[in-house]
Amino acid sequence: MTHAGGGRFRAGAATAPFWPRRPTGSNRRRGQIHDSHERRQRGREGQEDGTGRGGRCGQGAQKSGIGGADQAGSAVWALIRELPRVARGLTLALAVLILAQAAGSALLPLATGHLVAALTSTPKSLDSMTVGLALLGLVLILDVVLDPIRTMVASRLGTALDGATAQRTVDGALRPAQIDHLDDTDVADRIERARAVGLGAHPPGQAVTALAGLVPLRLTGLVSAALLGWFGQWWMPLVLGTAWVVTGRWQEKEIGRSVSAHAGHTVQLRRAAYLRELATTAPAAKEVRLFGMRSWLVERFSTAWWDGMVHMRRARVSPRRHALAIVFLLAAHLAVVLALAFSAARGSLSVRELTVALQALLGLFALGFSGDLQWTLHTAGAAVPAALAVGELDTRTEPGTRTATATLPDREIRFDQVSFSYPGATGRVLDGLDLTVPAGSSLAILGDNGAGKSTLTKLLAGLYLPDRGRITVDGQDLGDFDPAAWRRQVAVVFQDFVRYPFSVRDNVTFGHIEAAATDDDHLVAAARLGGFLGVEQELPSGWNTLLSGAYTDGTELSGGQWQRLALSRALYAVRHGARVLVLDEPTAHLDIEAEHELYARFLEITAGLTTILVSHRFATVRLADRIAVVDGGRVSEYGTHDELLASQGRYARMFRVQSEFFDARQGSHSG
Ligand SMILES: Nc1ncnc2c1ncn2[C@@H]1O[C@H](COP(=O)(O)OP(=O)(O)OP(=O)(O)O)[C@@H](O)[C@H]1O
Repeated sequence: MTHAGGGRFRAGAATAPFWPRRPTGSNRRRGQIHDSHERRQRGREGQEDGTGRGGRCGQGAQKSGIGGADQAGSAVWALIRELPRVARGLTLALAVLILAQAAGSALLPLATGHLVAALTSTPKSLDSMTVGLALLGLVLILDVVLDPIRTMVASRLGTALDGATAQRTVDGALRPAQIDHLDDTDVADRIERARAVGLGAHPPGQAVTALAGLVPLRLTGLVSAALLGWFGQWWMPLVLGTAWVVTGRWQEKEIGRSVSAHAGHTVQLRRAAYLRELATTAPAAKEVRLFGMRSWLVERFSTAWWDGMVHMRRARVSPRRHALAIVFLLAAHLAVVLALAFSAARGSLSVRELTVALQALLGLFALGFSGDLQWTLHTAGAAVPAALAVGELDTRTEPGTRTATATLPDREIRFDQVSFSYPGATGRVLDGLDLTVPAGSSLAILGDNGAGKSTLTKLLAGLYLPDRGRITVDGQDLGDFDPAAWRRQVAVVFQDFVRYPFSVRDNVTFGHIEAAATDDDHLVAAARLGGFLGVEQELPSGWNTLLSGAYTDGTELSGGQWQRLALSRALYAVRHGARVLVLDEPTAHLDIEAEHELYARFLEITAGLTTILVSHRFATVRLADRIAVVDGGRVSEYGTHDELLASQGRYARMFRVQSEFFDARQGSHSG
């Protein structure tokens, strides 16, 4: 297993060809997106911290999205390449429909020219008029019939793209075995863009609808250019085409800059989205009102929103350029119209030729800027490369492949000179920490707020990799194990455990998601040991009660009930073979009675397990066989409760302070 300095990386997935390939053999953090910015940042930070572990992206989003029209253009190509992968049949159907519609549009000037020529000829040719009318009818039918079909196909293809992009994002965000990528601003921004649900974001499916409208326009423009050259003069499409393309390109650049500016300021938009969430959802509703945060929230929201948006407005084309574009277009059209009129007056252009040429001249408009269609294409299309990049999140090192035997750990878990700091943070949380947990025993970890106790549990669960040192299980490096296999051995109740808005049953059985849905024996046993059994009987639908007040028939639990449920979840994992139990502040929400019940069951709960207990409560800490005090990133004291008291160190002092506090309280109550 290679640690911080290691250089074994998995080959990237085959997709996302537009994305720069990652450099091989260099150091990188797990699960990061690699672009030039990241490489710059990595190099800089690798030098700065001297760990050789670069790759932290910090404020990457401020720079990563900048690239102007070219980046917006590459997003469109990414979108076009992605479509056949998502739905080959629909893409083909859309391409055929677009071509058919473009052919119909090309026929229009010819049909009109033919009809006008027939009407103005003497003697009038009935056959010619019939052909002209038939052609016109065909054009109209093609348009009337094909347009709704194209819209429908484009919309279905767009939905398929939305689904595929969302799936890729979910899958990509979950792929790294560790979670440090989620602490990375650059990755978080791309995930936000890929999700296309944040403020100012558009789902990528809208880009397909826009593309399906834009491509026939462009094809019509090209055919019109050919007709103008053929029926008018060769230089005319060149002059008009150049005018339209150049002025359209200016507008396109504006869009590109706006989209990039938007991408580069998703930090602000993410903040705005969070503030909106805070204001509009239940979890913060109490505090927001209690602390009178309404005006503060509204003001902060609009500041964050405009901070994010102002850069888009700044990216707009200057009015002078707009005026220049208008003059340029007018001059080109004037030149062509005068030349056509002159030719017609001289008799070198027939009525039919003049009609077709004038129609083609109008058709060339389709090569110019197409407003909303282009805007939607680029803004909605921006989610596609972001999703592809998220789907490419890879791992810093080869994940281990060693399978964990059912009895692991047999001897011990060891932290050997472990150092760790969070991505983007400057200080080390753990700094050369040594710790041994004998298998089958319980260890309590004590320490000040922020000492690194929870961090230690996250490292043990393999959610982060140490920067230096190693964690071993029975002598084997934790990193050598297949992360999924190791995690099946570990059951954790995190301090900030998740309150899933699903059924009670789900909330417990998530502890071992592979278990059969009918696994009620383990469900009941885990809930009994976790102190939850009986609560479900009070709920409207028992085990199947939905735990969220935001849904019909849903209900909410109390803080303590949620904690018992979280403990039951971990114990369900234990029932299914987990051998390491990590309890981070397991009694924080419990009432006195429930806490004492838990203490009474502690031996039963931890029987045969290697248990790590994080707590500030000495009553809880004392339950453990051994105690470790974490201070300054290391274990400063280690031993049994009696040993640590006898050593008269920090533990003894903390114990005395807490006992005196309780004695004083008891005294004041009895007095
Ligand atoms: N995801 C994170 N990103 C950056 N820093 C973090 C992150 N999580 C924790 N920290 C920092 O790491 C340090 C240790 O945090 P940790 O949660 O491990 O402390 P703790 O000992 O469990 O504290 P407490 O007793 O308050 O629960 C703290 O300074 C905290 O700010």
